[in-house]
Amino acid sequence: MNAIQDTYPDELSHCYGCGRLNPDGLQIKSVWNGNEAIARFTPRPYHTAVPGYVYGGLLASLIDCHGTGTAAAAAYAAAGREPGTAPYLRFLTASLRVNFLKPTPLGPELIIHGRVKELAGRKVVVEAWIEVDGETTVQGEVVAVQAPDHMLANLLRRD
Ligand SMILES: CCCCCCCCCCCCCC(=O)SCCNC(=O)CCNC(=O)[C@H](O)C(C)(C)COP(=O)(O)OP(=O)(O)OC[C@H]1O[C@@H](n2cnc3c(N)ncnc32)[C@H](O)[C@@H]1OP(=O)(O)O
Repeated sequence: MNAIQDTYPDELSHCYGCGRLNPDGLQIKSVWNGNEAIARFTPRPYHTAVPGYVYGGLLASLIDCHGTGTAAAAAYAAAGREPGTAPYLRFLTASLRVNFLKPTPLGPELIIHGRVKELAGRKVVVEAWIEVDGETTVQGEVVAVQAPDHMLANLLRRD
């Protein structure tokens, strides 16, 4: 199954967290299964907080971008539309809350989950959590708001 980020137009694919065209970014891939979106990410050794544990800012970034990706996938599904079709449903983070429940070990693959709590109008509230070795170490919530038309029009303008 395609990741939602692989369906974004090139102009909207430079995000540090999820842009497939950002070679220095995290390039996360969120795959929607009809119920939730899942992303997998293995932190690199330089994503260290203290030796052996993952830096919290990275974990927040994973929740952030997986949250907006989940929102986009869910919005296309709710509209009965094919992901990536125009007019584009792209979401910005309006609010990000992250709770670090326990230290996240550096080494194993992280599984990032995203589920829709609320979807109404231009706003999607996504609950997201990070699982490692079967344990949830981080839990968060993203309020994602659909990018306003004027913002998208500017970004998609080709001279
Ligand atoms: C940086 C530009 C990129 C753009 C391209 C997109 C590609 C994405 C790239 C990947 C990105 C990856 C991730 C990144 O890094 S995204 C980068 C970080 N985020 C930003 O820079 C966003 C900056 N903020 C804004 O542009 C505006 O405030 C937005 C667009 C978010 C809303 O302003 P707008 O004027 O459009 O909104 P509205 O007033 O009509 O409200 C609409 C609804 O939203 C609700 N609401 C609003 N704010 C909040 C809040 N803080 N908490 C809770 N709820 C909030 C509001 O109550 C209402 O709900 P309801 O009353 O209907 O229920």
